Amino acid sequence: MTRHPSARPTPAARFTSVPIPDGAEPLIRISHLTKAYRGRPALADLTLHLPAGRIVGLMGSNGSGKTTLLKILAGLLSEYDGRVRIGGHAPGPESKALVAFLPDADFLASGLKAEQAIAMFARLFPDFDADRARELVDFFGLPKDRSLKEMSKGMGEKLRVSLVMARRARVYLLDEPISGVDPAARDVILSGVLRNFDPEALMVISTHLIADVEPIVDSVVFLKDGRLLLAGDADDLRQAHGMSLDALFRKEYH
Ligand SMILES: Nc1ncnc2c1ncn2[C@@H]1O[C@H](COP(=O)(O)OP(=O)(O)OP(=O)(O)O)[C@@H](O)[C@H]1O
Repeated sequence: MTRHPSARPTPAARFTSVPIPDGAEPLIRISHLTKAYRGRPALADLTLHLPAGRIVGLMGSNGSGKTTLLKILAGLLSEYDGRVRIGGHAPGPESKALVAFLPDADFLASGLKAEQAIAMFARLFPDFDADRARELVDFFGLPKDRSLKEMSKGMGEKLRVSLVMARRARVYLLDEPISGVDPAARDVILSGVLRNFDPEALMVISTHLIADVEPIVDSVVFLKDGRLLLAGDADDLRQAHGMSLDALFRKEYH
């Protein structure tokens, strides 16, 4: 039987999962995850397994479901269909102890200075390393005498990154860590994110600034309208398509 040329899978269709090393258990297992807001789907039948030791770029156009997915993984949204496991745990207190989440929105009181925010994180999270946070605050050159409301947007983001990355977590979920800051600050923030990053941990970074995160991600998940558009190893994708992830994103979302 001859196949019609149009029935052949497109190169993108071959990339439907992030490779899991032989014998390894996925750290995150998502099966048939569906989430709707008042009947309107934000995630639709999403199945995805992510291993430890990877930096995964979670990419998609506005409204594709990135924040919704990260909130479910962080244990902040509990009403959904399907199955989610993080280190074997359903989202809840046990999984939250493994997960450091950097939300898209402000999560710190605006009156806090760096040292006060560090003290607060130390009280909240047993896996928080205050020295590591101070080292990051110094690396970013943040002023110690200014509260968040006296800092620029970029400075505030650097402080939030310092706090979240100073947790000794197994999973880091960063929602748009570089949106709203200038290109030079984006590179500095990403250097801070990678500083002391445990290579055994899993990091998921959501963004639509693909070119900025492309150098640091080793796996990619593209979401479109709440569905998995493609997923795979970053080098394999670049090689198969003969283009950068940034160019691939523009092509797929055109
Ligand atoms: N609290 C909410 N109530 C109703 N609808 C929501 C809510 N949060 C998100 N949505 C809808 O769910 C869909 C997915 O939104 P989500 O924020 O997850 O996308 P995103 O990929 O993170 O987008 P962006 O890149 O713009 O941040 C969108 O259609 C959005 O309008």
